[in-house]
Amino acid sequence: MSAKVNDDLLTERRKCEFNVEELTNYLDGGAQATQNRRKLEDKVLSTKGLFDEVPEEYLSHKEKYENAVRKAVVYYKAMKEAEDPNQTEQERANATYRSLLHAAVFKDNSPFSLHLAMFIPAILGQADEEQKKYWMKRASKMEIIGTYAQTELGHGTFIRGLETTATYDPKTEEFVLHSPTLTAYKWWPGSLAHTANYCVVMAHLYINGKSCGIQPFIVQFRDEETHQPLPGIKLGEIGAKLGFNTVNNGFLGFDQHRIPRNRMLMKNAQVLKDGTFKRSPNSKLTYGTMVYVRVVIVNGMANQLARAVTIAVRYSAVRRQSELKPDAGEPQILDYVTQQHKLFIGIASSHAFTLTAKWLTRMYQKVTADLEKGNLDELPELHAIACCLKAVTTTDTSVLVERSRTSCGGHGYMLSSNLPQIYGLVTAACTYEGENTVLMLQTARSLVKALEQAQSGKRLSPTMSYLSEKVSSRLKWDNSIDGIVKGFRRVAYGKVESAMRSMRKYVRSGLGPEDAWNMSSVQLVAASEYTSISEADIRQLQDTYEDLLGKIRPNAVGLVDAFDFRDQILNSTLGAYDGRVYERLMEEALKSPLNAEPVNQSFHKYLKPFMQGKL
Ligand SMILES: CCCCCCC/C=C/C(=O)SCCNC(=O)CCNC(=O)[C@H](O)C(C)(C)COP(=O)(O)OP(=O)(O)OC[C@H]1O[C@@H](n2cnc3c(N)ncnc32)[C@H](O)[C@@H]1OP(=O)(O)O
Ligand SMILES: Cc1cc2nc3c(=O)[nH]c(=O)nc-3n(C[C@H](O)[C@H](O)[C@H](O)COP(=O)(O)OP(=O)(O)OC[C@H]3O[C@@H](n4cnc5c(N)ncnc54)[C@H](O)[C@@H]3O)c2cc1C
Repeated sequence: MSAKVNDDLLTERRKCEFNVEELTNYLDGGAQATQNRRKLEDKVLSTKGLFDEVPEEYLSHKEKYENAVRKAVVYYKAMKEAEDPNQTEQERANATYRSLLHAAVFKDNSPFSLHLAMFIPAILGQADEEQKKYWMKRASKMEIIGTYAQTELGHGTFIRGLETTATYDPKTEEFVLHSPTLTAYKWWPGSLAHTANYCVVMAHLYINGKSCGIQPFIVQFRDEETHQPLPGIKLGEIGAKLGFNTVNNGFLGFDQHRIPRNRMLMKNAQVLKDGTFKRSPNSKLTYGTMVYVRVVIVNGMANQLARAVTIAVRYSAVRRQSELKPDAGEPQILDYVTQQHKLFIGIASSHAFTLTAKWLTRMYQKVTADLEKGNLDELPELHAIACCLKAVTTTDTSVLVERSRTSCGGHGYMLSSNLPQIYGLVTAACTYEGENTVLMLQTARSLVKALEQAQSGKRLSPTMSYLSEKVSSRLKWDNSIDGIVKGFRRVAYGKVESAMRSMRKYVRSGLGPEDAWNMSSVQLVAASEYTSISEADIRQLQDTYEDLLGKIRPNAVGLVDAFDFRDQILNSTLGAYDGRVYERLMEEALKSPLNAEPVNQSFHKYLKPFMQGKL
């Protein structure tokens, strides 16, 4: 018999003014997609061996990893077996697009995540047809496990500064991979330490002493039978982190390690047997895997944020605290307008990021199709937009997940709430796949170029077209959606123009263009992300905003129920559908090994002699 649902949550669900299932269907992309997703979740989550007897947080670093590998194998097989052969690839993708199924199994991500998130996309995007055929067969069957090894101990952002060398030897038709310094060691790649046996390595190619830029190489680094590191390979785990502690991030050093010529992924650039180098049509095509992952990250943020606000809103409907009016009893904390302010923006932002992710994915698919036909025209715009949206969504999600955590008081600080772990996952995305400031400056670079083109009368791409609408600064705008959008476009224009004016001022003062750029970079980042509105309108908007909070309040629980996350996926004592938070907090607390005995051995070993002055 299922446990009794908390009365306050029952009341909230009765108050809801819209059809929750309809919103769930919309988010999934239709009723059939919802059904497919639920069916997949039913199948996979009923698999034995997927869940932890002892909560992960009570395991050692090593035990956590070993347990995660155990689960990764079970989970991967369960996902494969759950695949519906009658579904198209697109239907399968839709069924997992919103599902955070893996989150039910891995609180801190899977040791297989890089294989699926980057190793396979790198092969698809960087290998020529023959290479793709061979490596995709092995990788998709998990005959090999791979990762993406680009970052080094000494370089992450500045890819052109990577030190790992790949020197072509025409006599043996091999590349010699080498880490000339400690800072050249690959450092960070997930699964690298003990899980994977292959990786795509980004290395500096040299032929006859001449630099041919950063190129991708597929490299085996562990024996497929014994899993021993191959000769000339130094491997290890980089240590405990804020999160991602079961992703097995590692380091790898090469000592004159030889690989055959056909291990350079040659879709874009090629090296012929005699060492002739055939350049890529655009050297930045090598960076294509990063653009893809930045696009994927936007959708990931929407889902993780939805998970966090689901936990916090349900808890806020159950938790009663303080006194809003004398003798009126303790109110639900969700009735405090400050609590609504903290949480409802998270609900809205998750929906905004979901819609943005869909738009960006369509743009990515179009540009990628164009690239296949040799049309690179829209690659710069895709790069700029992907940088901006990855940076903005990861920054905002980190802020809003942390706000969800702190809005749950002390219980939000418990690992059993799962809010700290969700924060650990999303805040990492502010750094990986391009640190956010660096990416915002990439967008700013495109904005400045676009404004210069607009000022010389050239047509701009759709996403930059607001820079050619030199809207009058006396623009009157109202509180309509159209009015607000017009206001934001006006402000965004002003930010870019101001940054550009600042750079020109520095150049006139005698600074070189690079120093002028650096001096204006705070404004440039603001121009890429920041929009603010003038004082007079804030009051008007503020009234509208507070009025809106009141309208959302009766629907808050319905809105998070519509995200349709199962309890196993929320993995939270505070966010379960039934709202039995106190019973769950106690159940989880009692799983602590420290509760196995009333008196811990440290009393007899240390405390007692200490308190009796014998230590
Ligand atoms: C969701 C799944 C879970 C994932 C788990 C975590 C996995 C994490 C993996 C990683 O972190 S992999 C490593 C990621 N590393 C990075 O993202 C590095 C970031 N750095 C860069 O992207 C580049 O170095 C830079 C910041 C773009 C600077 O490079 P560079 O100095 O060479 O370029 P610029 O001189 O600034 O620009 C030159 C020119 O090139 C254009 N451009 C740059 N990057 C791209 C690109 N990716 N695609 C297309 N075009 C690009 C840039 O716009 C400039 O164009 P112009 O203005 O000169 O026309
Ligand atoms: C959880 C996690 C997983 C990761 N997984 C992988 C992986 O699987 N494979 C992989 O290859 N890498 C991986 N990375 C590495 C990641 O890509 C790098 O950390 C990232 O690119 C930043 O590089 P860095 O750490 O060397 O910082 P740096 O590049 O040294 O930057 C440090 C700081 O300097 C400032 N800065 C740097 N350059 C500029 C600039 N041009 N303008 C202004 N400010 C600047 C920024 O404030 C930046 O935060 C992972 C990282 C994390 C945190």
